Amino acid sequence: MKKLDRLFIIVLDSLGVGALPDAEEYGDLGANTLGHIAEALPLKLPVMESLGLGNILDVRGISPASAPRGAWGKAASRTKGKDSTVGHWELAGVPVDQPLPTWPQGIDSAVIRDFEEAIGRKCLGGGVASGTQIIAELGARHVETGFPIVYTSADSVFQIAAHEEVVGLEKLYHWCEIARKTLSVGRVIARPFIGQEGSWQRTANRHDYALPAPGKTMLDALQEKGCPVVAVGKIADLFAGRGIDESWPTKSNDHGMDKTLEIARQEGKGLVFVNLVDFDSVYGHRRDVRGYRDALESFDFRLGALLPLLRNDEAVLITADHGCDPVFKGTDHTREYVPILAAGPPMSPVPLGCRNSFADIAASAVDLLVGPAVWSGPAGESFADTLVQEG
Ligand SMILES: O=P(O)(O)O[C@H]1O[C@H](CO)[C@@H](O)[C@H]1O
Ligand SMILES: [Mn+2]
Ligand SMILES: [Mn+2]
Repeated sequence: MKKLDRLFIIVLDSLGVGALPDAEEYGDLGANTLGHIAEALPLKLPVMESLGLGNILDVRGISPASAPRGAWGKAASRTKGKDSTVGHWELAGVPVDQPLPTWPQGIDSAVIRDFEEAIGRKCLGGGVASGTQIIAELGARHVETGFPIVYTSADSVFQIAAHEEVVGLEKLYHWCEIARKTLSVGRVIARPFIGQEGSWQRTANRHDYALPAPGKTMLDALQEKGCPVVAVGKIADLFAGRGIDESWPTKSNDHGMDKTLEIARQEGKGLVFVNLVDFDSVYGHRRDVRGYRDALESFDFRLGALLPLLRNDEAVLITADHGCDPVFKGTDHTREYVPILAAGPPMSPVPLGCRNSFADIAASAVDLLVGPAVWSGPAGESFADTLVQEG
């Protein structure tokens, strides 16, 4: 039986809550995104604290609530991989057993050659790199030659950086489409930037070209039942637009939450699936602990404005897609548990325990919005009955 009219799922992109048992395989032993931020700097998250954030894990400065206002728990990943694409696929009910291809030694030279031939010009870079560092290194040469800067990371990504005033967005996006057609990586990403040597700046015109999820997602399952799916932030990119009725791309976390608040103020039905990517791309990869802390506090404040807007049949669930510990070595994601906090008038403040897969969130969301019968994917286990008790 359907239990909710509308559910907001907000993904705090990269907010891990401690290393997974297999973290060593990823070189991530001891990672803890939220825990380490709170150890490094004073952190106040009164709204999430009241929902039960401190009941999920020990976080300095955040106490366990004796009477939490929300349900709380965490989830392990069953997917082989720790990036945004596969993380979101698993959250949506499609864990991936086969890791997507990566280039740990840099992009294959044959791949670069083919790409150069396809776009009719040479490329710069090609290695495993941090986006801001490689632009600092090669930006001037790029401006001089017009050759795109290509690079990868520990993730399954082919990233193309180009200056907006040298190459132009249209051409950059076109190059990405060319790369997307031939590559089997999880994502091709356009990384436009502006500015001059010494003060390059990446812009919000980033665009991700993901593969479609290799299975039926909760978005597909909901759509099949006529239940609307609204995407905020980069959700539509991560699902290659599939299963989404309406998409609102955003320029920042605050913009994403402002849009979410605007949607919440209007009556509506279905799933509102929100991704707040700055935690990951602006702070996590840049190992900017202070920025990450400030962004968390800013989110918490806006969450405080969202909760009172929830109507009798509405709820919010907060989670993440992987970790990106800003105190950890390197600049990559970290293999971690993700938090689960759920609140709203119909929700019971209960422990949800440690879930075996992010996919439990998809199973629960579908169950809450249209009922269990519809779910036929490699679904997780629904905790909808624990969350909303029939009255
Ligand atoms: O260093 P930048 O360009 O931000 O790249 C980061 O962004 C990519 C996509 O999230 C990740 O794979 C990571 O490498
Ligand atoms: Mn992510
Ligand atoms: Mn990332």
